[in-house]
Amino acid sequence: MHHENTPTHTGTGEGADYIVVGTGPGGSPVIRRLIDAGHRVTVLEAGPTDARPGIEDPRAAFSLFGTEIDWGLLTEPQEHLGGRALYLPRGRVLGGTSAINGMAYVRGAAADFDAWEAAGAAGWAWRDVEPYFRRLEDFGPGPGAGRGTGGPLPVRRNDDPDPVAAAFVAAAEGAGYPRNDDYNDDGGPLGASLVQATLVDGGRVTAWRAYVAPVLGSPLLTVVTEAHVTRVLIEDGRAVGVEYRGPDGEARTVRARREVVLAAGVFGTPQILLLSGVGPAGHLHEHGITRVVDLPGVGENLRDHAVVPVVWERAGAAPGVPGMGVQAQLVREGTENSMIRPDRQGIVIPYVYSTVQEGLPDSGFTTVAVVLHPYSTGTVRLRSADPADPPRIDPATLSDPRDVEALIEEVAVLRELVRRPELAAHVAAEVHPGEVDLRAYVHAAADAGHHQVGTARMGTDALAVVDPRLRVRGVAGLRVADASVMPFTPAGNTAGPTFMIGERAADLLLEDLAADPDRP
Ligand SMILES: Cc1cc2nc3c(=O)[nH]c(=O)nc-3n(C[C@H](O)[C@H](O)[C@H](O)COP(=O)(O)OP(=O)(O)OC[C@H]3O[C@@H](n4cnc5c(N)ncnc54)[C@H](O)[C@@H]3O)c2cc1C
Repeated sequence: MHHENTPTHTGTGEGADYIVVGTGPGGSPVIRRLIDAGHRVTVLEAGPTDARPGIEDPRAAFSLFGTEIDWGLLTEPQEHLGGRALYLPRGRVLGGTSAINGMAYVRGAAADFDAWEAAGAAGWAWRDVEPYFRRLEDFGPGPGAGRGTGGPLPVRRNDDPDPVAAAFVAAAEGAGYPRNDDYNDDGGPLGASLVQATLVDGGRVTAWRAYVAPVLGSPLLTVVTEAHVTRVLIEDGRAVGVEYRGPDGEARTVRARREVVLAAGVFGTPQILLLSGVGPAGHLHEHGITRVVDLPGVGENLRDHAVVPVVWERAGAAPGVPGMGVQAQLVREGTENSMIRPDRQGIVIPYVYSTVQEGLPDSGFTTVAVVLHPYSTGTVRLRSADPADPPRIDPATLSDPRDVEALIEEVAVLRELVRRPELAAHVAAEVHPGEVDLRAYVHAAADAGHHQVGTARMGTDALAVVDPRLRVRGVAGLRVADASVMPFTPAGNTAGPTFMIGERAADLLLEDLAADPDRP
């Protein structure tokens, strides 16, 4: 695929109809659909352009962690993880976290979105969101049962899986789980599958490249990179623009005639809202920020998948450099204790990924136990009123004991599968947890699931931050379109549902404009 490099500043920025902050899976669809509908859009992205080769090469993804295109966030020390602080990579570049993530494409389960609706997100049930998944996809193998083709986002099967991934699917089948050839189709995700990805010809396709790169030459589009948004400008209860700092540290402002859309992600969006005086009154007061709206839910409800790696030494060398990180999955129902079902996922990574660093083999693979709907919820708060200070992130991982029990159970399921005959030829030894106490291991080895959501949750109750049309409650002309609006984690990786949110956000903006075209 050919990509133009994006200059730091394109377009004039004059007379924007809309401002979009952030260019990940949430922001990029909004930008594209607004441009296609003929509106002037100014895009502000804190990171630089995406003109760097490592982004396209899926094997280079880990080498991008800790570079200038990674926010490199850390959690607060976690009480239930022996005081460990978890590393939170996040893309800080055109494309957002889709430029550094695992590229797995997963829609989630119908039950997830029905649960969102039941929690107050009217209009977000499966029947409502399914057309948006079809609209955003370009599924390589063709239409299939309910799959989309011709959409902006290429989704491909993995035609060259690591032998361990293929053997894992066979082992799951051998153990009596259904083989699921397309976990994204009408049949839902249950069963064992090879994972689909947003890759074309072995190259990563980010949200930006899928959606915005094709319209970069549009006179309607202004893109400002290295623009760290510090607050939303709110006048008489209406968002009229944003303030940002460029690379020189100077504060600048840009205004929009119609709306400001925050798509700065699950940590950036609540931070910007709080810095703008939109959040819990007490917390704003604590940091000397003038309150605009007392919105107690901002930064609450931080949710993530709970994960624990189970590490194996390979028999024989790994077959070359692995391409995709996540290659196979087994999705299971869970128990009566599960908040939403399906609730369990085992994933296969064809190399060693381990939080416990002792005794790691040269050649190995990892099965990761995932609880898809953990009960533990945390918070994102300001560390200080300085926008350059990273937020204080406390996921409260494993603070609910039900999550610990679920992980123990899922680790046991994975151990049994990997010990089956279908995988025997690939396994030399179990490295972690090995002989240690499983409960202690879960606390020692649990990591961030990297699927954080929920810090600007949609709904209608007192703690909802946006209404079901994604409008920030109490501020006109301000919406959120990213993973922060999800009430719960979905039953799968979060980029897919975030693309869906971006697509739907664009429709909501355009519908509301059509209903009120003369608004100044
Ligand atoms: C290591 C890792 C692996 C992952 N693997 C997968 C996977 O395989 N499949 C999957 O589906 N999901 C995966 N995810 C999750 C997925 O990438 C995210 O859920 C998704 O990117 C969220 O999209 P978003 O638009 O909400 O936020 P982001 O993609 O994070 O985008 C937010 C954007 O806003 C910008 N921004 C933030 N603050 C500001 C500010 N103040 N001013 C201006 N700009 C700002 C950021 O720089 C960024 O460009 C992974 C995540 C990580 C961290």
